[in-house]
Amino acid sequence: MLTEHTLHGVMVPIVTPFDHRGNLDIESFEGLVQRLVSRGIHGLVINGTTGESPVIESQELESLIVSARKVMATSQVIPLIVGTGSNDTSATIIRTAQAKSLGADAALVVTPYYNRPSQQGIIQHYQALAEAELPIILYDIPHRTGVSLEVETVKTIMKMDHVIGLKEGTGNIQRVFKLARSISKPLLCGEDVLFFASLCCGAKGGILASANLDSDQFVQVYELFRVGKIEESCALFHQLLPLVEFLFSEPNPAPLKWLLAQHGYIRSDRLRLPMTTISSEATKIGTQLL
Ligand SMILES: O=C(O)C1=N[C@H](C(=O)O)C[C@H](O)C1
Repeated sequence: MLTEHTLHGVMVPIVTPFDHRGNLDIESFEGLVQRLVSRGIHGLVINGTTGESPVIESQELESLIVSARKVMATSQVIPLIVGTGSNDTSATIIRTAQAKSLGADAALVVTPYYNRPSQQGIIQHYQALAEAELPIILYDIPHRTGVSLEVETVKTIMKMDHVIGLKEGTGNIQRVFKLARSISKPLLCGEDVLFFASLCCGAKGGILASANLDSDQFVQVYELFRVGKIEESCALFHQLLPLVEFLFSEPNPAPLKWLLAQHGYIRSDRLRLPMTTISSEATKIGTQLL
Protein backbone atom coordinates (compact mmCIF):
# COMPACT_ATOMS: atom_id res chain seq x y z
CA MET A 1 0.00 0.00 0.00
CA LEU A 2 1.08 3.55 -0.63
CA THR A 3 1.48 5.89 2.33
CA GLU A 4 2.05 9.61 2.69
CA HIS A 5 5.73 8.73 3.28
CA THR A 6 6.17 6.81 0.02
CA LEU A 7 4.08 9.05 -2.25
CA HIS A 8 6.59 11.04 -4.32
CA GLY A 9 8.24 11.36 -7.71
CA VAL A 10 6.96 11.13 -11.26
CA MET A 11 3.75 9.18 -11.59
CA VAL A 12 2.36 8.50 -15.05
CA PRO A 13 -1.36 8.47 -15.86
CA ILE A 14 -1.24 5.93 -18.66
CA VAL A 15 -3.47 6.22 -21.74
CA THR A 16 -6.03 3.50 -22.45
CA PRO A 17 -5.25 2.26 -25.98
CA PHE A 18 -8.14 1.27 -28.26
CA ASP A 19 -8.01 -0.50 -31.61
CA HIS A 20 -9.37 1.07 -34.81
CA ARG A 21 -12.91 0.04 -33.84
CA GLY A 22 -12.68 1.47 -30.35
CA ASN A 23 -12.22 -1.82 -28.47
CA LEU A 24 -9.72 -2.06 -25.64
CA ASP A 25 -6.23 -2.90 -26.98
CA ILE A 26 -4.73 -4.82 -24.07
CA GLU A 27 -1.61 -5.80 -25.98
CA SER A 28 -0.66 -2.16 -26.60
CA PHE A 29 -1.55 -1.38 -22.97
CA GLU A 30 0.76 -4.07 -21.61
CA GLY A 31 3.54 -2.86 -23.91
CA LEU A 32 3.11 0.67 -22.58
CA VAL A 33 3.17 -0.48 -18.95
CA GLN A 34 6.35 -2.45 -19.63
CA ARG A 35 7.95 0.56 -21.31
CA LEU A 36 7.02 2.97 -18.52
CA VAL A 37 8.15 0.83 -15.60
CA SER A 38 11.49 0.24 -17.29
CA ARG A 39 12.03 4.00 -17.48
CA GLY A 40 12.29 4.54 -13.73
CA ILE A 41 8.92 6.18 -13.06
CA HIS A 42 7.79 6.24 -9.43
CA GLY A 43 4.17 5.18 -9.92
CA LEU A 44 1.59 4.22 -12.52
CA VAL A 45 -1.94 5.64 -12.65
CA ILE A 46 -4.72 3.79 -14.47
CA ASN A 47 -8.09 5.34 -15.35
CA GLY A 48 -7.10 8.97 -14.90
CA THR A 49 -8.39 11.69 -17.21
CA THR A 50 -5.59 10.66 -19.55
CA GLY A 51 -6.87 7.08 -19.38
CA GLU A 52 -10.28 8.37 -20.59
CA SER A 53 -11.98 7.32 -17.34
CA PRO A 54 -15.42 8.70 -18.33
CA VAL A 55 -15.73 6.11 -21.12
CA ILE A 56 -14.17 3.05 -19.48
CA GLU A 57 -16.61 0.29 -18.45
CA SER A 58 -16.11 -1.32 -15.06
CA GLN A 59 -15.18 -4.70 -16.61
CA GLU A 60 -12.62 -2.96 -18.80
CA LEU A 61 -11.16 -1.26 -15.74
CA GLU A 62 -10.84 -4.67 -14.08
CA SER A 63 -8.94 -5.99 -17.12
CA LEU A 64 -6.62 -2.98 -17.10
CA ILE A 65 -5.79 -3.41 -13.41
CA VAL A 66 -5.20 -7.16 -13.77
CA SER A 67 -3.01 -6.67 -16.87
CA ALA A 68 -0.96 -3.90 -15.27
CA ARG A 69 -0.42 -6.01 -12.15
CA LYS A 70 0.70 -8.95 -14.31
CA VAL A 71 3.28 -6.86 -16.18
CA MET A 72 4.44 -5.05 -13.05
CA ALA A 73 5.00 -8.34 -11.23
CA THR A 74 7.99 -8.97 -13.46
CA SER A 75 9.56 -5.52 -13.05
CA GLN A 76 10.76 -3.11 -10.42
CA VAL A 77 8.13 -2.63 -7.73
CA ILE A 78 6.27 0.66 -8.13
CA PRO A 79 2.85 1.65 -6.80
CA LEU A 80 -0.29 1.17 -8.87
CA ILE A 81 -2.85 3.94 -8.44
CA VAL A 82 -6.35 3.65 -9.89
CA GLY A 83 -8.74 6.48 -10.72
CA THR A 84 -12.03 5.62 -9.00
CA GLY A 85 -13.71 8.99 -8.50
CA SER A 86 -17.27 9.82 -9.50
CA ASN A 87 -20.04 12.18 -8.44
CA ASP A 88 -21.84 9.39 -6.56
CA THR A 89 -20.35 8.58 -3.16
CA SER A 90 -21.70 5.00 -2.98
CA ALA A 91 -20.46 4.19 -6.49
CA THR A 92 -17.04 5.65 -5.63
CA ILE A 93 -16.79 3.47 -2.52
CA ILE A 94 -17.71 0.34 -4.52
CA ARG A 95 -15.25 1.11 -7.31
CA THR A 96 -12.47 1.91 -4.83
CA ALA A 97 -13.06 -1.34 -2.92
CA GLN A 98 -12.98 -3.24 -6.25
CA ALA A 99 -9.69 -1.57 -7.18
CA LYS A 100 -8.30 -2.64 -3.81
CA SER A 101 -9.41 -6.25 -4.29
CA LEU A 102 -7.64 -6.32 -7.69
CA GLY A 103 -4.34 -5.09 -6.28
CA ALA A 104 -4.37 -1.28 -6.37
CA ASP A 105 -2.04 0.46 -3.91
CA ALA A 106 -4.08 3.67 -3.77
CA ALA A 107 -7.00 5.42 -5.46
CA LEU A 108 -6.99 8.78 -7.19
CA VAL A 109 -10.35 10.35 -6.39
CA VAL A 110 -11.45 13.45 -8.25
CA THR A 111 -13.84 15.86 -6.52
CA PRO A 112 -17.52 15.03 -7.21
CA TYR A 113 -18.32 16.91 -10.43
CA TYR A 114 -21.55 18.19 -11.96
CA ASN A 115 -23.92 17.96 -8.98
CA ARG A 116 -22.16 20.89 -7.23
CA PRO A 117 -22.07 19.64 -3.61
CA SER A 118 -21.41 22.01 -0.71
CA GLN A 119 -17.97 22.06 0.93
CA GLN A 120 -19.50 20.00 3.74
CA GLY A 121 -20.84 17.47 1.21
CA ILE A 122 -17.39 17.15 -0.35
CA ILE A 123 -15.81 16.60 3.08
CA GLN A 124 -18.38 13.87 3.83
CA HIS A 125 -17.73 12.27 0.41
CA TYR A 126 -14.03 11.80 1.24
CA GLN A 127 -14.81 10.78 4.82
CA ALA A 128 -17.15 8.05 3.55
CA LEU A 129 -14.35 6.62 1.38
CA ALA A 130 -12.61 5.34 4.53
CA GLU A 131 -14.98 2.37 4.16
CA ALA A 132 -13.11 1.18 1.03
CA GLU A 133 -9.91 0.73 3.07
CA LEU A 134 -7.62 1.94 0.30
CA PRO A 135 -5.34 5.01 0.60
CA ILE A 136 -6.90 7.97 -1.19
CA ILE A 137 -5.30 10.80 -3.17
CA LEU A 138 -7.58 13.83 -3.43
CA TYR A 139 -7.67 15.20 -6.98
CA ASP A 140 -8.62 18.87 -7.30
CA ILE A 141 -9.11 20.07 -10.89
CA PRO A 142 -11.87 22.70 -10.86
CA HIS A 143 -11.75 23.58 -14.58
CA ARG A 144 -12.82 20.01 -15.34
CA THR A 145 -15.15 19.31 -12.42
CA GLY A 146 -16.91 22.65 -11.92
CA VAL A 147 -16.23 22.23 -8.18
CA SER A 148 -14.00 24.65 -6.27
CA LEU A 149 -12.43 23.56 -3.01
CA GLU A 150 -11.82 26.14 -0.34
CA VAL A 151 -8.30 25.93 1.12
CA GLU A 152 -9.86 25.04 4.50
CA THR A 153 -11.74 22.14 2.85
CA VAL A 154 -8.49 20.76 1.41
CA LYS A 155 -6.86 21.03 4.82
CA THR A 156 -9.77 19.21 6.49
CA ILE A 157 -9.68 16.37 3.93
CA MET A 158 -5.90 16.10 4.24
CA LYS A 159 -6.23 15.43 7.97
CA MET A 160 -8.25 12.25 7.33
CA ASP A 161 -6.16 9.14 8.09
CA HIS A 162 -7.03 7.34 4.83
CA VAL A 163 -6.13 10.38 2.67
CA ILE A 164 -2.43 10.32 1.81
CA GLY A 165 -1.96 13.26 -0.52
CA LEU A 166 -3.27 15.84 -2.95
CA LYS A 167 -3.03 16.02 -6.73
CA GLU A 168 -3.23 19.76 -7.37
CA GLY A 169 -4.62 20.67 -10.77
CA THR A 170 -5.93 24.19 -10.28
CA GLY A 171 -3.08 25.71 -12.30
CA ASN A 172 -2.73 28.39 -9.60
CA ILE A 173 0.89 28.45 -8.47
CA GLN A 174 0.14 30.80 -5.56
CA ARG A 175 -2.31 28.19 -4.24
CA VAL A 176 0.23 25.39 -4.82
CA PHE A 177 2.74 27.31 -2.70
CA LYS A 178 0.24 28.02 0.05
CA LEU A 179 -1.03 24.43 0.21
CA ALA A 180 2.38 22.77 -0.01
CA ARG A 181 3.44 24.87 2.98
CA SER A 182 0.33 24.24 5.03
CA ILE A 183 -0.56 20.57 4.57
CA SER A 184 1.61 17.91 6.12
CA LYS A 185 0.96 15.32 3.36
CA PRO A 186 2.48 15.32 -0.14
CA LEU A 187 1.19 17.69 -2.79
CA LEU A 188 1.66 16.37 -6.34
CA CYS A 189 1.59 18.62 -9.37
CA GLY A 190 -1.34 17.88 -11.69
CA GLU A 191 -0.72 20.65 -14.19
CA ASP A 192 2.23 19.54 -16.31
CA VAL A 193 3.43 22.97 -17.40
CA LEU A 194 3.86 23.89 -13.70
CA PHE A 195 5.89 20.81 -12.76
CA PHE A 196 9.22 22.52 -12.15
CA ALA A 197 7.57 25.57 -10.52
CA SER A 198 5.56 23.26 -8.26
CA LEU A 199 8.71 21.42 -7.12
CA CYS A 200 10.15 24.86 -6.23
CA CYS A 201 7.01 25.52 -4.16
CA GLY A 202 7.34 22.29 -2.19
CA ALA A 203 5.53 19.69 -4.33
CA LYS A 204 6.79 16.14 -3.77
CA GLY A 205 6.33 15.13 -7.42
CA GLY A 206 3.66 15.07 -10.08
CA ILE A 207 1.06 12.98 -11.86
CA LEU A 208 1.94 14.03 -15.38
CA ALA A 209 0.33 12.92 -18.63
CA SER A 210 3.36 14.28 -20.52
CA ALA A 211 5.58 11.72 -18.80
CA ASN A 212 4.01 8.98 -20.96
CA LEU A 213 6.70 10.22 -23.37
CA ASP A 214 10.29 11.15 -22.45
CA SER A 215 9.51 9.48 -19.11
CA ASP A 216 13.15 9.13 -18.10
CA GLN A 217 13.70 12.85 -18.65
CA PHE A 218 10.77 13.79 -16.42
CA VAL A 219 12.20 11.45 -13.80
CA GLN A 220 15.55 13.18 -14.25
CA VAL A 221 13.98 16.64 -13.70
CA TYR A 222 12.65 15.32 -10.39
CA GLU A 223 15.87 13.56 -9.35
CA LEU A 224 18.07 16.56 -10.20
CA PHE A 225 15.78 18.81 -8.18
CA ARG A 226 15.79 16.40 -5.25
CA VAL A 227 19.59 16.40 -5.01
CA GLY A 228 19.76 20.18 -5.24
CA LYS A 229 20.87 20.50 -8.87
CA ILE A 230 18.22 23.15 -9.43
CA GLU A 231 19.71 24.81 -12.52
CA GLU A 232 20.13 21.48 -14.33
CA SER A 233 16.62 20.44 -13.39
CA CYS A 234 15.23 23.75 -14.67
CA ALA A 235 17.19 23.53 -17.94
CA LEU A 236 15.98 19.99 -18.59
CA PHE A 237 12.37 20.92 -17.89
CA HIS A 238 12.75 23.86 -20.28
CA GLN A 239 13.74 21.38 -23.01
CA LEU A 240 10.59 19.37 -22.32
CA LEU A 241 8.26 22.39 -22.60
CA PRO A 242 7.53 22.14 -26.37
CA LEU A 243 6.33 18.57 -25.79
CA VAL A 244 4.16 19.61 -22.83
CA GLU A 245 2.70 22.55 -24.76
CA PHE A 246 1.86 20.37 -27.74
CA LEU A 247 0.21 17.71 -25.55
CA PHE A 248 -2.16 20.29 -24.08
CA SER A 249 -2.75 22.29 -27.28
CA GLU A 250 -5.91 20.23 -27.84
CA PRO A 251 -7.95 18.20 -25.30
CA ASN A 252 -5.81 15.65 -23.44
CA PRO A 253 -5.17 12.78 -24.28
CA ALA A 254 -5.72 13.25 -28.04
CA PRO A 255 -2.28 14.76 -28.87
CA LEU A 256 -0.63 12.23 -26.57
CA LYS A 257 -2.35 9.27 -28.23
CA TRP A 258 -1.38 10.66 -31.64
CA LEU A 259 2.31 10.91 -30.67
CA LEU A 260 2.30 7.46 -29.04
CA ALA A 261 0.79 5.98 -32.20
CA GLN A 262 3.30 7.81 -34.42
CA HIS A 263 6.11 6.28 -32.35
CA GLY A 264 4.48 2.87 -32.72
CA TYR A 265 3.95 2.50 -28.95
CA ILE A 266 0.21 1.98 -29.47
CA ARG A 267 -1.57 0.62 -32.54
CA SER A 268 -4.06 3.44 -32.99
CA ASP A 269 -4.69 6.99 -31.77
CA ARG A 270 -8.40 6.21 -31.53
CA LEU A 271 -10.37 7.84 -28.68
CA ARG A 272 -13.95 7.19 -27.67
CA LEU A 273 -16.52 9.89 -28.37
CA PRO A 274 -17.05 12.59 -27.37
CA MET A 275 -13.25 12.81 -27.48
CA THR A 276 -11.81 13.04 -30.99
CA THR A 277 -8.40 12.69 -32.59
CA ILE A 278 -6.32 15.80 -33.17
CA SER A 279 -6.84 18.32 -35.95
CA SER A 280 -4.71 18.38 -39.10
CA GLU A 281 -3.15 21.68 -37.90
CA ALA A 282 -2.01 19.95 -34.71
CA THR A 283 -0.50 17.04 -36.64
CA LYS A 284 1.74 19.56 -38.45
CA ILE A 285 3.07 20.84 -35.11
CA GLY A 286 3.29 17.31 -33.69
CA THR A 287 5.31 16.11 -36.67
CA GLN A 288 8.08 18.52 -35.68
CA LEU A 289 8.39 16.68 -32.35
CA LEU A 290 8.96 13.27 -33.94
O1 LIG B 1 -4.94 11.79 -16.16
C1 LIG B 1 -4.46 12.51 -15.31
O2 LIG B 1 -4.33 12.11 -14.15
C2 LIG B 1 -4.05 13.88 -15.68
N1 LIG B 1 -4.91 14.63 -16.19
C3 LIG B 1 -4.72 16.04 -16.35
C4 LIG B 1 -5.69 16.55 -17.36
O3 LIG B 1 -5.92 15.93 -18.39
O4 LIG B 1 -6.24 17.64 -17.14
C5 LIG B 1 -3.33 16.33 -16.72
C6 LIG B 1 -2.33 15.68 -15.87
O5 LIG B 1 -1.16 15.61 -16.58
C7 LIG B 1 -2.69 14.31 -15.44
